[in-house]
Amino acid sequence: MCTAIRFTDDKGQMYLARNLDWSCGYGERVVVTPRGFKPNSPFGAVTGMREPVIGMGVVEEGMPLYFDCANASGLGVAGLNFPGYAQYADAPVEGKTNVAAYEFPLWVVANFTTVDEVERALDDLVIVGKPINDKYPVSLLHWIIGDATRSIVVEQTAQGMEVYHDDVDVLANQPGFAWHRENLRNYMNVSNELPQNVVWDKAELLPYGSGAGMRGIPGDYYSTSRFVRVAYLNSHYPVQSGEKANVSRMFHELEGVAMIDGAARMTNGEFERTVYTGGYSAATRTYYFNTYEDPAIRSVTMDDYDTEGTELVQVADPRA
Ligand SMILES: C[C@H](CCC(=O)NCCS(=O)(=O)O)[C@H]1CC[C@H]2[C@@H]3[C@H](O)C[C@@H]4C[C@H](O)CC[C@]4(C)[C@H]3C[C@H](O)[C@]12C
Repeated sequence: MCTAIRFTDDKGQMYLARNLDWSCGYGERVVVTPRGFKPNSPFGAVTGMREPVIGMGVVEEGMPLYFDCANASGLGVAGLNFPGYAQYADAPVEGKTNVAAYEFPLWVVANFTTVDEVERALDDLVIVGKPINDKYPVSLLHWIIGDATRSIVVEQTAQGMEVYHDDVDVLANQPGFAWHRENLRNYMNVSNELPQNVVWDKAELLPYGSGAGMRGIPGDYYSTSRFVRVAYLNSHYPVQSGEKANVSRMFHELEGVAMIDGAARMTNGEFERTVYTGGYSAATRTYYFNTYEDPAIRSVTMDDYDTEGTELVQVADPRA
């Protein structure tokens, strides 16, 4: 499973981060795409880079295939599994902007600088289920897209293109965002306050300590439970000041929904775990990440690389 969050600091700078949960990695690295890079977009939707980009992904056929990424203006996107719901077009549609599913994150951050701009462009967009090659089949995903102002969720299903205003700034896996958002109404009773003592007939009941108000927040790894838990954590975390406190927030919130080995088996028989946690700070144009094997946080700042160049930079193998 995967979980994603977006929040802002006290100055309105955005942080967008995610857990990538799976049984294995794909050899992903931090990849910087400079402004001079010329993407090889199958239907011509990404002709050039308006902005340099940084994120986690793999490079295949000369193209950066981002799992999550953001651009220098602070627009970010993350893709999360959505099988059973995502439905892409079999072929490009005449008169529309056609984007292959694998290049969707790049299309977002290469062409736009705000969520408003992306939302307008989505009116005309078709996501096409074209694989990049035989090695990598098409992934069925939905996406969270965020900037300093807000976030949206993009789901292309049997109903067509669906775009949701994400007022809790989080995303998990299936079912769709609308279901998850509605389900939050089942948790209106939870609170971060210490409950008052209550009286049941002759018995007075006292809380053991803090956390008593949170009783009912689901603790398991199921997608529906992670959504509720991360929506609670993200909406109750106090606004932070400074890079250190916000990066700490990013990792602590995602740790609250991270998957540990041995707890949940996938359909392939293997256990699912948080392969990496990664996120972008628009304040410092830095991508932070850690991995299951090495929880120490590493960082890569976009501006340390040639962001005006023409070549992709594959910065580091997280598992090296
Ligand atoms: C497996 C990842 C999603 C993790 C997740 O959401 N798991 C949920 C588990 S469950 O179903 O809900 O049980 C997704 C997110 C981004 C995906 C990758 C990116 O889309 C980039 C390319 C796209 C290619 O088509 C396939 C390989 C790939 C390299 C993808 C492999 C894989 O599908 C990734 C890594």
